[in-house]
Amino acid sequence: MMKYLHNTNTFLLVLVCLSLTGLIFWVYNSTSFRYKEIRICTNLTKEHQENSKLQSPQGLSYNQPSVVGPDGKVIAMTPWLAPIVWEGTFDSFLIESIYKQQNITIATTVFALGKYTQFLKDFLETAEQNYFVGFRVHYYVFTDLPEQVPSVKLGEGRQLKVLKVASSNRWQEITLRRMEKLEKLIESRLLNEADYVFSLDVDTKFYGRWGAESLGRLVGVLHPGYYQTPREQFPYERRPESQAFIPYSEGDYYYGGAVIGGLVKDVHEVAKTCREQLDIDAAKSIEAAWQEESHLNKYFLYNKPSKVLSSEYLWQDFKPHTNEVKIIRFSQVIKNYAAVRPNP
Ligand SMILES: CC(=O)N[C@H]1[C@@H](OP(=O)(O)OP(=O)(O)OC[C@H]2O[C@@H](n3ccc(=O)[nH]c3=O)[C@H](O)[C@@H]2O)O[C@H](CO)[C@H](O)[C@@H]1O
Ligand SMILES: [Mn+2]
Repeated sequence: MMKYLHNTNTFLLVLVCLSLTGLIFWVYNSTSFRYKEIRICTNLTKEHQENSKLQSPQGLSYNQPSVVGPDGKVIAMTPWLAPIVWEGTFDSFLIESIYKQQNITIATTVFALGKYTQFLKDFLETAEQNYFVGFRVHYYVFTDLPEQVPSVKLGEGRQLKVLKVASSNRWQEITLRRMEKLEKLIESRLLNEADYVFSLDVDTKFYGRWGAESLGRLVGVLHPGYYQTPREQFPYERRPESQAFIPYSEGDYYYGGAVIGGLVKDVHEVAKTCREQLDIDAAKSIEAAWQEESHLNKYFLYNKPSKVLSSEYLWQDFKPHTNEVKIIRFSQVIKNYAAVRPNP
C-alpha cells in the first residue's frame, strides 16, 4: 500500500477517482432529494388548495344565486361550486361507508340556559334516532342548570358532557355568547377530542336522518324563511356602523344561525371572528339585527362555505310543507317566546 502511495501519480489517480465517485454520489443524492422535495411540495400545495378558504373580496357585483330554479327544481350547487345538500343528490349508503372508514368523532354543541332546558329531552332523544347514527358523537351541553339535563340513553360510542355556564337575563346575550363559548371549547378540548363540530339550536327536533352527507370543511344551512327571498330583503344587518353590515347589493343566501358546522379548526375561525366582531360592536353599543346570526351571515358571504345544507336541515314546525323540501330532517319546534325567554 505504502509503496503505491509513494508513487505520486498513483496517489493522484486514486484521489481523482475518489473525488469523482463522491461527486457522482452527491449529484445523485441531491437530485433524488430535490425530486422528493418537489413531490412533497406538490402534495402540500394540493392539500393546501383543497383545504384553503374560499375567500371572496367585498363589493363584488354578481347575480344572486337561486335555490329553486324557474322549473321548480332545486339547485344543488352554489356558484362557487359547493354542493347544496338536498334529498336525491347523494347516496347515503355510499357516503356513510366512506366516512365510517375514517373513524371520526363529531362534536355537537348545544346551549340550554334558563327555560330552554325543557327542549333538551326531545332534542337528544330524536338526535339519537336520526343524527349521525352509528358514528361517534360527543354532545357538549352548555347550561346554567346542570341538574335539569335529562338522562337520555345514548347509543354506542356516543357521550354527553355537561358544561356549566353563567346565567343571563337577556336571550340576545345567551345566543350571541355561543360564539365565544364555542371558540374557547374548541381551543381547550375539541382540537384534541373531535374531527368535526356542529353547533345546533336546542329548541329543535330531528324528524329524519342527518348523516355524513352533511360533513365538510365549512358548513352552513339555508334559513327556511328566506331561500326564495331577493337578497335586498334578507334580514342582514344594514347599519354600516356594525361589523355585521352587508350592503343591499350583496349576498348569496340567508344562513340560519341554528346550524354551523365543519372541521374543528375551520369552525374555530368562524367562532373567533364572529366573537371579535361582536366585541367590537358591543364596545360601540351596537347589537346586530339578529345577533350572532348577522355576524355569521357576514362571515359566510366573504368566506364561502364548502358545503351548504338545504332547508331540509333547518325547518320550522309552523311552516307549511313545500314541494322542494322532500324530507324534513331537523326543525325548530313551536315555542311560546314570552314563556321561554328571560326577556321580551
Ligand atoms: C332558526 C334559526 O336560525 N334561529 C336563530 C334565530 O332565532 P331563534 O328564535 O331560533 O333563537 P332562540 O330563541 O332559539 O335562541 C338560540 C339558541 O340560544 C339558546 N338559548 C336562547 C335563549 C335562552 O333563554 N336560553 C337558551 O339556551 C338555545 O340554544 C337556543 O336554541 O336567531 C338567533 C339569533 O338571535 C339565533 O341565531 C338562532 O339560531
Ligand atoms: Mn331556535
